[in-house]
Amino acid sequence: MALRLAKHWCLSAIRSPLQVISFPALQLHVSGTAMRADQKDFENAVTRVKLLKKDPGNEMKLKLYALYKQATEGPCNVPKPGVFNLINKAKWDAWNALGSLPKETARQNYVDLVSSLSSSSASSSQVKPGADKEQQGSENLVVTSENGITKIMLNRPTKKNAITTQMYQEIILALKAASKDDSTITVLTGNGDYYCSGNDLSNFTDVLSGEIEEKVKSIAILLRDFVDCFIDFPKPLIAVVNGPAVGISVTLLGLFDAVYASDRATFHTPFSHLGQSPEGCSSYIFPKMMGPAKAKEMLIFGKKLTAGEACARGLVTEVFPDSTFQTEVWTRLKAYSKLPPNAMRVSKQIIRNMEKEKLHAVNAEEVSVLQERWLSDECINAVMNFLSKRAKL
Ligand SMILES: CCCCC/C=C/CC(=O)SCCNC(=O)CCNC(=O)[C@H](O)C(C)(C)COP(=O)(O)OP(=O)(O)OC[C@H]1O[C@@H](n2cnc3c(N)ncnc32)[C@H](O)[C@@H]1OP(=O)(O)O
Repeated sequence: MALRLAKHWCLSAIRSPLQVISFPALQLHVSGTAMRADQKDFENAVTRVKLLKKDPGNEMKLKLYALYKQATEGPCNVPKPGVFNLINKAKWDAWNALGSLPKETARQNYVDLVSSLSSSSASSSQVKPGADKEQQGSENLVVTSENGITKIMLNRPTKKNAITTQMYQEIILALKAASKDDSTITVLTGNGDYYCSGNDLSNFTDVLSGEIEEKVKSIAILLRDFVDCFIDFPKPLIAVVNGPAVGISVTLLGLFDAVYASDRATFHTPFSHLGQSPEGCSSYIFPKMMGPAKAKEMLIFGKKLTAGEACARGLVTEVFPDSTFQTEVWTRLKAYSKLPPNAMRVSKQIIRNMEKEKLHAVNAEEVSVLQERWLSDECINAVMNFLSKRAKL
């Protein structure tokens, strides 16, 4: 079975130096340890390591791997791999060499090491507090902050703004920065004719033979962290849906405080077609928002909604004609950005706090179900069909 899956998923796998030894994944949630709250620096370092622009080289990656394992699991306690299992043996040797180094020290060393690497390979999406018309970000994610509004724009128009793993990470960082900057409201939008075509289906293709489960686990953790950021985002968060929206870009809308859509936009969650299942807390929010019958029509049967239909179901706040969409929406947003920020935050908080715990639990459950889906034949075949251009939505 494992071999068969490996064959499927490895279609376009190229052994780049970065892939030879994969970065230690964000395994904090999956391992079920209750380390989240008091290990923020460590968690941030684990995220930052994935954003390094320059490959730090295998020697450095082995050091990071060893410190990560020591910090999360303690001294090496697994059998030594055979001599022919070169990569795993190198990893084992690096971990084992740390002997009985205490977990706390390993954690600190890991954070220090990542800081030293990050300073020469700065992460991309941070907006400085107080910045006026500050523009940061990578090519695929443009973050600007002006007149009290931080705008996070998906900028991959030729790929319909499909979200790559790098973009998930950058959006996490952009949201974290926006939650602390001096803007009043935060906006997510897309560049080009699409708002977003959902998860970039090639996120699933760079899996190395024998590492499928590890890769799927790290994607699951990334997804969970990503959705957590939306659940916890403290300021008003507004979606400016400039065109069609697919998959995760639709489900997440339930976590926004306002959704403004062009009348050109459509809303499509083809999870069954893709052998997948709902995420973004939509399995909980959608039935509450539009009633179970309408929610199931979208989430189980993949019915695509027009903007008007989405508005009637409560998913969209207001629909604007495409010809005046940008002008009308941004005029509205500029006015909102002048409202007292603390009052808006407190109002959001009081509404969100009623549900926060539940939302985190739903997110965890959805991700755990998805993790199994991603390994299913139904999902593998659907993704393969898309990538080999045999199918489209
Ligand atoms: C951390 C990971 C978390 C995972 C979370 C899971 C989320 C679930 C989802 O989001 S499910 C939704 C996934 N999305 C899709 O299935 C959409 C697939 N795309 C399409 O069906 C079509 O491209 C379209 C209907 C969106 C647009 O069709 P159109 O004919 O107008 O345009 P093209 O097909 O020619 O697209 C232009 C190029 O963009 C590439 N592309 C579009 N969407 C994606 C995508 N989601 N992933 C990867 N690539 C995408 C498309 O392949 C074209 O590329 P090319 O020009 O190189 O051929």
